[in-house]
Amino acid sequence: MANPPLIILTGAGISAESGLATFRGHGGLWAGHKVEDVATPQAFARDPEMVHGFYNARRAQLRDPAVQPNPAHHALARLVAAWPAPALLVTQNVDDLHHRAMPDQLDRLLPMHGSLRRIRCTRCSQVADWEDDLATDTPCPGCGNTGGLRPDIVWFGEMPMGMDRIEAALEQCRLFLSIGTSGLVYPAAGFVAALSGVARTVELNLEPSAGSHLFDEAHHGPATEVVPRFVD
Ligand SMILES: CC(C)NC(=O)[C@H](Cc1c[nH]c2ccccc12)NC(=O)[C@H](CCCC/N=C(/NCCC(=O)O)S[C@H]1O[C@H](COP(=O)(O)OP(=O)(O)OC[C@H]2O[C@@H](n3cnc4c(N)ncnc43)[C@H](O)[C@@H]2O)[C@@H](O)[C@H]1O)NC(=O)OCc1ccccc1
Repeated sequence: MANPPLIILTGAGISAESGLATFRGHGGLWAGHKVEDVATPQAFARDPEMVHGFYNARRAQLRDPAVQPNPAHHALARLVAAWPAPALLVTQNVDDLHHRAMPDQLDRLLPMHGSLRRIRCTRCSQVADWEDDLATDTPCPGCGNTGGLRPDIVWFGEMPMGMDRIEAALEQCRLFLSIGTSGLVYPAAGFVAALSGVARTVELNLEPSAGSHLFDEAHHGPATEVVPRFVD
């Protein structure tokens, strides 16, 4: 089958060369924080200002003109745009670099862990685009209440977004590319095992990931080199 149904999974590694820290690498996001201290509903209940601080800092990075989609993001945008069969780019990243690289293909992009540029009100469930810092006294643009706004991001212990669509795509997937992810966080880390023997599975990563042995093929190196080389 020339162009089989395609799923691309990306992680923090694809945005590393755009200047955004990964989670586990040297100086990674978790370096300064214990994950359960910042990316869990319990942490938010315990110390919302600390959690807002963590996400405000990352949201501010996206406003830095130096932070732009890189050749790996653009190569995937070309691939998805030209793919004649079903194609879905599932990203674990909450940055908006894929969005910026493929503004005309957003129907083929699924940010399964949410977005830094969206907020959600836990009082009225309104979801809104958001650029600036967030604080506990920020009123909800919908219901006006304060103290209820949180980043529209999936924290540990919470159900990822779009799982129905992802499971449907996994059913028919015959080519799976995994890019810039350590393969340590589930359910994303379980996709390759679910496709083993059904789809051709390819890892493009700086180094072997935790699930590297499960892939049919692997090309290791910086995403801005290995992704365009694989795509073009
Ligand atoms: C730590 C782990 C063991 N824990 C989990 O997986 C948990 C619990 C769990 C569930 N199932 C399990 C099964 C077994 C064990 C545990 C679990 N999972 C959950 O809680 C999930 C929710 C998890 C989501 C949490 N939120 C994130 N992000 C948003 C927040 C935020 O961003 O602050 S996760 C966050 O961490 C993960 C980080 O991983 P990576 O992106 O891969 O980044 P990392 O730094 O680790 O690695 C970077 C890689 O890039 C490479 N690299 C670096 N530079 C480059 C470069 N230049 N070029 C190429 N590659 C490069 C490096 O070599 C490296 O390999 C990403 O997913 C990221 O989104 N929810 C859930 O399970 O709900 C119920 C459910 C039930 C049924 C069906 C569905 C759900």
